[in-house]
Amino acid sequence: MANEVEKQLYAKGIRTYILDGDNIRLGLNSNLGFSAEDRKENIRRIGEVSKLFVDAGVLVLTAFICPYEADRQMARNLFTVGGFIEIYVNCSLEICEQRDPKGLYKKARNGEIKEVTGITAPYEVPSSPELNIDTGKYSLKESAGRVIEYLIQQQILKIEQLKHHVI
Ligand SMILES: Nc1ncnc2c1ncn2[C@@H]1O[C@H](COP(=O)(O)OS(=O)(=O)O)[C@@H](OP(=O)(O)O)[C@H]1O
Ligand SMILES: Nc1ncnc2c1ncn2[C@@H]1O[C@H](COP(=O)(O)OP(=O)(O)O)[C@@H](O)[C@H]1O
Repeated sequence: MANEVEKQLYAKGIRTYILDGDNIRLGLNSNLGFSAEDRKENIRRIGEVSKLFVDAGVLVLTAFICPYEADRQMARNLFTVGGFIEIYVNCSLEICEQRDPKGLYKKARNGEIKEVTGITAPYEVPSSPELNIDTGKYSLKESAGRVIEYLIQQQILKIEQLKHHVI
């Protein structure tokens, strides 16, 4: 979904950078696992790195599970009001298990891996996210479109920025 949002923003001439497991957990956070303590440190470092990107004027898309409310709050506190947008990428466990793009749920059910979010590790539902997108209901394009709409509505994407592009 972050990739789709990036694609739609790129088409509008907006520069973004995605932080996700591929570039963070394989590099900067390669020493961290999935205990509550390690997930907290994962999010703390991601928040600090995001802040550096934001200082440089880049819109950052962070695609992490971030299952604990306290960790989301910690990240939020690093930014100005309105500078942090929490998007609850909502989906039933049933649909997540049907998708299972990496076979993670299957492995969790077989007991091959431990501490898997939704199965053997908790997921605290966001209490007041800026956006709650039910991906079981909307297509990928529609879900990403809702993020773009929110950015326009909040004037984070300004009309002047978009005047040469189709909204
Ligand atoms: N035990 C366990 N629990 C949850 N996730 C696991 C686990 N082991 C590996 N993975 C893969 O790691 C990615 C999630 O990492 P995150 O950094 O987003 O997690 S967290 O925010 O620290 O909770 C996520 O990868 P992406 O799908 O690329 O995001 C998972 O597939
Ligand atoms: N509205 C939607 N938003 C996001 N993913 C969706 C949506 N509808 C279907 N999917 C599918 O769900 C899967 C999610 O996989 P992926 O993005 O790799 O998961 P993760 O969020 O764990 O990184 C993909 O196969 C994607 O095409």
